[in-house]
Amino acid sequence: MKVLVINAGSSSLKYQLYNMTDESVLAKGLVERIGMDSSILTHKPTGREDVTEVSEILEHTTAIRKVIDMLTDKENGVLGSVDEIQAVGHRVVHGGEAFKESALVDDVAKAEIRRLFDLAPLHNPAAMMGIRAAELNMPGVPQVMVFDTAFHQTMPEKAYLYAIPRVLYKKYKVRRYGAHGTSHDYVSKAAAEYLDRPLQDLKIITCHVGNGGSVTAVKGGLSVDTSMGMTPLEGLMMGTRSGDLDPAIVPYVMNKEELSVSEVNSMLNKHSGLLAISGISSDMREITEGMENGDANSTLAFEMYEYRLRKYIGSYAAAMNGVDVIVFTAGVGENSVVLRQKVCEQLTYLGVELDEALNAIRSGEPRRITTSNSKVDVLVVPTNEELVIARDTHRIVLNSQ
Ligand SMILES: Nc1ncnc2c1ncn2[C@@H]1O[C@H](COP(=O)(O)OP(=O)(O)O)[C@@H](O)[C@H]1O
Ligand SMILES: CC(=O)OP(=O)(O)O
Ligand SMILES: [Mg+2]
Repeated sequence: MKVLVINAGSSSLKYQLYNMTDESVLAKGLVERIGMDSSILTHKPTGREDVTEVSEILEHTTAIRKVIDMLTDKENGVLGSVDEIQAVGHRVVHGGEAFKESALVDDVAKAEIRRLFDLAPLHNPAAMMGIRAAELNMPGVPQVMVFDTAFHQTMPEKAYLYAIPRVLYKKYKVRRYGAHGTSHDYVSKAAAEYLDRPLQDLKIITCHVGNGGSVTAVKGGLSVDTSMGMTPLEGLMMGTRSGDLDPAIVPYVMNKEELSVSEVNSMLNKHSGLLAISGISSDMREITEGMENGDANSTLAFEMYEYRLRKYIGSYAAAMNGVDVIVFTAGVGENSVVLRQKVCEQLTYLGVELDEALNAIRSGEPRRITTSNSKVDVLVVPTNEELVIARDTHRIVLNSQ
C-alpha cells in the first residue's frame, strides 16, 4: 500500500510518500509560504536530485494538487498515476478527549476536530484544511487522523487537571492534553530498543525541542505527565511561544494595553519566546550564532530556553521518583550540541556524566551521549512522526476494508 502522509501547518504543508511493503520513503517535500506572493515547493524524490518550484499557491487545495502533480510528474515523479495513493494520513495536533487513538476521517470526526479549533488555534484549522484539500484532490481515498494528544491520554487526573473550579472541566473540558505525543511515543520506544531494555521497566524523560517544544515523563511506556497544556502554549519557552507564565499577567496586560482576546493570544503564541527575548529570530541556529558573536539578547534568550528545559527535566525526575533515560529529539534536540551540553552539565546531581566527544557526533541514528559510568543514559533519538502516521494509517485502512 502507498500512503501519503501530510503535516499541514497554517502556511506550510509537509508531505512524505511511503511504500508500506518495506516502509520505504518514495519522496518527500514541503510547500512553504502558502497564501503569500511566491510559494515554494521543494520536492525530494528518494535517490534523485531535489526539485524546487516557485509559483502562486493561495490555499491548501492548490498546494496538495501541486504536490500530486509533482508526485506524478514524468521527469521528477515517483508515481504513474494518483490512483496509486491508497490512503492519506494526517497529523492532527488536538484530538481532545474524544480520540485516544488514531481514527478514520468521517463526518463525525471532522465535526469533532472543528469543535477543537479553539484549543489548538495554530494547528487544528490547518490540519482541517489539509484534510479537505486531500478529499477534493483524491475523492474516495480513505484518510486517517493521527493525534498529537492521543499518547497523553494515559496521564492520571492529578497530572491533567488544573487547580481551578471543576465546573470548567465538566462544562468545557479545560484540562491538560499535551502535544507531540506521536514523537514522545516513538522516541521512548526507540530509546528502549536502542538500550535493549524492556520499556515497561524504564523511567524516561523525552525532550522534543523543535520550533514548538515539550517534555514528557514516560513511565513503563505510558505518558504520566507532559509540559504542554490545554493548548500547545504551556510549558517550555519555544521559538515564538512564551511557555509557562503567571496567568495573572494575561488580564493585567490586556487591561493595561487594551488588548482583545485574539491580540493577547497572538502575542503569546506568535510574538514571544526566543523571538521576543532575542529580538532577532525564533530560530535556534540564529540565536546560537548571535550568542557566539557576543550578542547579549541572544545569549539571554538561549540561557532562558536552556534553564526552563532543565527545570522540566528536574520536575519530571521528581514526578517519577527518578529517571533512567533522557532523550533529546526534534530540530533543536537532534542538532544543537551546545544546548545538550549546557543542560547535561547541570544534571550531575542526577548522576548524568556527559561524554563531550559523543555529544559532538552528528548522525541520523539513535545514539548515547553519556559515558559508561553515567547513572542516567542520555540519548539523541531522531524522531519520525511521519513513519508513525504512515503505520497507523496503513493498519487502520487495512482493518476497515
Ligand atoms: N543545527 C541546529 N542547531 C540548532 N537548532 C537547530 C539546528 N537545526 C535546526 N534547528 C532548530 O530546529 C527548529 C525546527 O525544528 P523542527 O522539529 O523541525 O520544528 P517543527 O516541526 O516545529 O517545524 C528550527 O527552528 C531550528 O531552530
Ligand atoms: C504542537 C506543536 O507545537 O507542534 P509544532 O512543534 O509542530 O509547532
Ligand atoms: Mg514538529
